[in-house]
Amino acid sequence: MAANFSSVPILDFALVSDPARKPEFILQLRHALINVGFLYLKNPPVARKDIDALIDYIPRLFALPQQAKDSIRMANSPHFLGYSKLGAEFTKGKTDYREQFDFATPHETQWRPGAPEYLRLWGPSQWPDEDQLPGFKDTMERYLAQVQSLSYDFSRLLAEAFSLAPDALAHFYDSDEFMQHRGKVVKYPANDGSLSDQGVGPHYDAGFLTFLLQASAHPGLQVQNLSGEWIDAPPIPGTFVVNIGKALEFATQGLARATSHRVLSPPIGSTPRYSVPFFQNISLNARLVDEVLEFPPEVLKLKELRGEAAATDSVNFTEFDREPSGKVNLIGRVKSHPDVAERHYPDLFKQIFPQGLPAQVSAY
Ligand SMILES: O=C(O)CCC(=O)C(=O)O
Ligand SMILES: [Fe+2]
Repeated sequence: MAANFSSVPILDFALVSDPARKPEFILQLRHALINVGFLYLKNPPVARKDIDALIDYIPRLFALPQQAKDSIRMANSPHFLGYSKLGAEFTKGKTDYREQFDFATPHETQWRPGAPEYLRLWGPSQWPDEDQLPGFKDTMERYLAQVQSLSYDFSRLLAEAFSLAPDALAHFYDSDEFMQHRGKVVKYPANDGSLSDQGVGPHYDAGFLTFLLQASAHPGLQVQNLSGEWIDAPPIPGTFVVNIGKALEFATQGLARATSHRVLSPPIGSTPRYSVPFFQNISLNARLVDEVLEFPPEVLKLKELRGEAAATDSVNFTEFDREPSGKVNLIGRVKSHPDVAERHYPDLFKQIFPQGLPAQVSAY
């Protein structure tokens, strides 16, 4: 039986707190993790009023004067946190047509001279001036804290879905003060006809789990199924889209699928599409080859039944078979944001881009 998919399943988080129905949720989760790699999560435990407040801030965030946005540009930050103007980012060697702010949960950099360079990947966010957008930082931090907590709950459910002990994945995370998770606020302007329709090109996410808030009513997100077809994942009000990153795929020996996805720009004449992805990280020092999980044979069998993906357009984050998670992430960030890397990681930049700063990169 080839387990292909033609739509993304919808799971209801309310089942988790109902002992009679939780097993149903766990079975649906098992199917979604192994066969799809994407799911919608209904009734997520994040306060509706915080989600609504965040959605309300987004157009105002992007409407800040260009100078205010540039003053917190990502190039200021060795942590790749801050503002990226339209066209500053690349996926699969092509320019992504999106504008974004990378923020993250609070973190003090752990890097000290002599320690691995990838520890510099995490550190404080750059926030817009409180006077210019009162209350935004507070709202975003409250939002991030709740999604962070959901991400830990979810990784326990995920362990159960694979018939492991609920805390089987706990050792991939450090204690809160040593962890950092990233949340971006993204704007995809309408395609004006002169540009490609690549909002973001085909890619895998890097970490364990991604929780995506589609913050406007636009379609555009697409997910690649096992035979390589692109399946629409349009916004469903009141849900998050949850998907699996390359680190979790690697850590579960491919049981949980990291699924290739992309975003098409809104069509000419449309309004901008907005989204807020939250990327759950694992410890920067975790080397996945050293952390082999043991799965029951009946669970491994489900991977066999699924079969392999025949085709995918994504190629990033292949280094988990040898490098610590931090190094894999750093390589990904250098490829996506070469201008930031040239400034803060000159040696690694030169290794990856021996010809210098690319007009159009072709690193993937
Ligand atoms: O904006 C979206 O809907 C998805 C964005 C995404 O896949 C990413 O930034 O990794
Ligand atoms: Fe993504």
